Amino acid sequence: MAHPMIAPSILSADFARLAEEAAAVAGSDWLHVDVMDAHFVPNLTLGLPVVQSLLKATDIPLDCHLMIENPGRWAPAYAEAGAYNVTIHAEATDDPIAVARDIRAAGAKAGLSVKPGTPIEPYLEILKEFDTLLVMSVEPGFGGQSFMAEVLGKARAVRKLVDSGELTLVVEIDGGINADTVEAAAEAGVDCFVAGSAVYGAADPAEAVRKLRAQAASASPHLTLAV
Ligand SMILES: O=C(CO)[C@@H](O)[C@H](O)COP(=O)(O)O
Ligand SMILES: [Fe+2]
Repeated sequence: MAHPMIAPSILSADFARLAEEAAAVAGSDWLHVDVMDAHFVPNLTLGLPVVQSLLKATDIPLDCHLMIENPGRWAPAYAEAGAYNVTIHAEATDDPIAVARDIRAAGAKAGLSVKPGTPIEPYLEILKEFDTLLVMSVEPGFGGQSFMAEVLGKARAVRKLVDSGELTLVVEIDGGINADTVEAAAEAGVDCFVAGSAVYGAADPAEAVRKLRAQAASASPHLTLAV
């Protein structure tokens, strides 16, 4: 049985100390990197040069969440740089399959993300082109927002397809994950939990990761703690 994956989001870290902030969550499964362009979302964060530096500073696989317009222009470069998983937004492109194929050809896992108001049904057919589905449980753009439980139906629907063998996919959730919400997400069949403020706002970020993982395992029908 797989274990719950925890992906701390460096959006809530100190951007002047990113190497230390990555070290502070040693033992995490992925390090989640929110790339925002001030067009697809009303916020601006970091881009490829920072990701290239971060790749030299940590061994934790990077999970790059591209909240940008025209992801086909940029996503392959994140894969070529060495990101482990590169996720694009369904709402940002007319040709998600082409972008997914380019990401995979450049050596990374490909992820598809959907905003809270975006239904999953129109995308079920193309999920075989992806390795990760990132269900947004807040409106993308900012950390520290409240979890939207109504998106969990999307995780449940895709979990069923994974459990029946129709899809091979990591189901990931992003936004408002903390000690009060992680169990509901786990119960819905999520595999990977992004957490920004709940990890970097904690006195001991590595301990916060361990606690979230244990809580997720306790509530998940399909995940357990590694022995
Ligand atoms: O992509 C985003 C926000 O757009 C997230 O990755 C946030 O960084 C999560 O932060 P918390 O909600 O966990 O504080
Ligand atoms: Fe994110």
